[in-house]
Amino acid sequence: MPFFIGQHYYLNIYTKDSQWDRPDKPADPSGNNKGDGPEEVQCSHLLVKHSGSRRPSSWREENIIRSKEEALDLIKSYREQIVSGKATFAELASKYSDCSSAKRGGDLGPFSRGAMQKPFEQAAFALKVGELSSPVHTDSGIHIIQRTA
Ligand SMILES: O=C(CCc1ccccc1)N[C@H](Cc1nc2ccccc2[nH]1)C(=O)O
Repeated sequence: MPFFIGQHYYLNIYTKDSQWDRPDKPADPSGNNKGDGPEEVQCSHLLVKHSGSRRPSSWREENIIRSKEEALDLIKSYREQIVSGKATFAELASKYSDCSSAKRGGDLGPFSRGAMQKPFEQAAFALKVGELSSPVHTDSGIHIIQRTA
């Protein structure tokens, strides 16, 4: 998420965690999250942008004009290659992802809730370690996500 000057962020005064998105439940003074899933996940993703993307440009293509439908067809073909073992996630993300994380095989590093766009977060936190998501739509484009930790 790019840093916007003047945008408010939310600080949990108990855990000292901060996040851009408004928390969807009150902070618990005991500081624990009552077992509703992992606090943090690590994921890799492959992003295919399209003409409706928030920033239709990337390291691999200065001006991205493909349609959302074309992007979805591409994402599905990459997912199929990974599932069938024809290619690894990192190989395809390195070659085709429209996110700068392509340089690291798609790895985004560990992140907690509130760090990524909501549809991405929801999909990532629902994955078991090693699992590959279905196509996920965000303002950035269409992603497939693999949870690695
Ligand atoms: O925001 C970034 C950088 C993401 C990143 C995080 C951590 C390590 C490396 C990269 N790149 C955007 C594309 C993009 N949109 C996303 C939305 C959710 C997760 C990853 C995303 N990547 C863009 O380039 O438009």
